[in-house]
Amino acid sequence: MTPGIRPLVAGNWKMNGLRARLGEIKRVADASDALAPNCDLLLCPPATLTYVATTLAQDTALCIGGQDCHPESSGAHTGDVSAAMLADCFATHVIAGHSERRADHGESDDLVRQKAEAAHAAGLIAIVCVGETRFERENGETIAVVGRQLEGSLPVGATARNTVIAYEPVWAIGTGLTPSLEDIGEVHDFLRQRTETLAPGMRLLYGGSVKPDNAGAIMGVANVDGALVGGASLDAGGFLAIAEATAQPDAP
Ligand SMILES: O=C(CO)COP(=O)(O)O
Repeated sequence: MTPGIRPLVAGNWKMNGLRARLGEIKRVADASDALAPNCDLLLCPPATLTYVATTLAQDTALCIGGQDCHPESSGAHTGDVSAAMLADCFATHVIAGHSERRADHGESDDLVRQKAEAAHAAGLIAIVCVGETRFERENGETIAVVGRQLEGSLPVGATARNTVIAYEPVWAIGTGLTPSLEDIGEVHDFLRQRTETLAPGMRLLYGGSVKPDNAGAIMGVANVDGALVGGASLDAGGFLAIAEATAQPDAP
C-alpha cells in the first residue's frame, strides 16, 4: 500500500457472466457501503450486463466498468463498444490494453493509448494494463517490457484521478501462479518512479491469480494500491474477501 492513496479493488469478469450471475453483483453492491470508507470497489462485467449492473449498483458505493472500448465514440465498427456508450450506461471506468486483448486482438501500445484517451474524453477512468510474458520474465526483460508498454500506452493528460495502472504478469493470469512479493515490489517501485513526476499518486494495481488467501500479503507490498481480480471476482464472497484484505482503515 502507499500512504495517502485510496485502494481500489476491481473485478474483471472477462467473457463470463449470464444474467443468472447478476445476484453476485447485487451482493457486492449491498456490501459496498460498509467498505466504502476504506476502499473503492469496481466490477467490470461483460458489455451485455453493463446497464443492468449499474442499475443494481445505483445508490451504492460499487462502481461498474467496461472491459474494453473502441478509440472512436461511434461509427461503422461492427461489434465494438465505445467509451461514450459505456458512460451512457452509467459505467465509470474501462479497462484498456488487457493482455488478453493485446494477444487475441493484436492491440498495440498506441491503440491502447488511444482507447484510454477515448475513455477520458467520455469522462471514464481508464485502467491501463501492462505486464510481461513468461518468456520475457525468464529472459530478464520484465522492467524493460513494462517500461515500454507504459510509455506507449499511457494516455496524454493522465492524472491520478483519470488513470489507473494495472500490472498483470501474463503468466500469472488464471494460472494460480504469482510473482514473489519482492518481484511484485520491484515492478511497482519502477511504475511509481515512472508515473510520479507525470501523475503523482496514481493508483497501481496488481493483477494475476489474486485470491482471498494471498490478497493480504500482496496488498502489503509497497506501492501496490489495490487489485485487478479475474476468476475470484465472479463470486461475491471471494471478491469481498479480497476487498476486506485490501481495505485500509485510514484510506483518504
Ligand atoms: O486478468 C486478470 C484480471 O484482469 C487476472 O485474472 P485471474 O485473477 O483470474 O488470474
